[in-house]
Amino acid sequence: MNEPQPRSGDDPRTARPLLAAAGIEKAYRHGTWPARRTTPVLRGVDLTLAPAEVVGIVGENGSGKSTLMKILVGALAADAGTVTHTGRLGYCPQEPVVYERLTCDEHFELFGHAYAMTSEAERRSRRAIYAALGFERYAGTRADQLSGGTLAKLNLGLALLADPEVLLLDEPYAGFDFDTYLRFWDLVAERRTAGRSVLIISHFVTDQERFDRIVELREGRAVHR
Ligand SMILES: Nc1ncnc2c1ncn2[C@@H]1O[C@H](COP(=O)(O)OP(=O)(O)OP(=O)(O)O)[C@@H](O)[C@H]1O
Repeated sequence: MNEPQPRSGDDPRTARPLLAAAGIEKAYRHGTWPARRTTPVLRGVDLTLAPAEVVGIVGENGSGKSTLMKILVGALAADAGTVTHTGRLGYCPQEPVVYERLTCDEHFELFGHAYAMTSEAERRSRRAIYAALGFERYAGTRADQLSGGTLAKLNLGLALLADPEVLLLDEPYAGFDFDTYLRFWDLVAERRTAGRSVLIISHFVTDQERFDRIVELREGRAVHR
């Protein structure tokens, strides 16, 4: 028998987490022996993300926010701890990872293949993303000819393409104009309504009211506000 799936509107405090990290530790090692140094960054981070939750990660520069997000998506190995998730993850890294010579359309096609989407589903999702973020006119433009803001839209669009259960965004709107910034938050609200979860690294104090919950990284640990 299938297990019941969490529904939108379920209380996030009791719903089964879509993503759970426990006891995450990470230190970066510099130099070679005997001058080898170790910088501990994460010292036992616990974090869960429930269905329909929008959670912000804050913390001062260098507190380990990007390191934690890379570990959550599996792009970086932790020294200790576990990460479990159900469903798909969509990740938008701080620096867009794109292919200079491919157009926006070609990126969506490529990522659609990687996500094993049908071409029809990929095209439908691509159209919705162009419309939501307003960059359809750049569909045929190569990545190396895009402005920083449009590149950031493509970066976010690729993370959204397969409609992931959990979206992890590392400072996604740094290059957005104000209109796009507002569209971005509409998009986040739509995902919450659909029972999807979003984890966002943010530096803006003014955004804090938009989150359901805020987790601060302080001295290598997650402080739940
Ligand atoms: N690949 C690496 N090798 C060595 N040290 C690293 C590496 N990546 C990050 N660090 C160090 O780990 C610490 C945490 O970096 P991280 O980028 O995770 O912080 P952050 O909170 O995301 O910072 P910011 O707010 O500036 O984006 C910093 O001291 C950084 O210099």
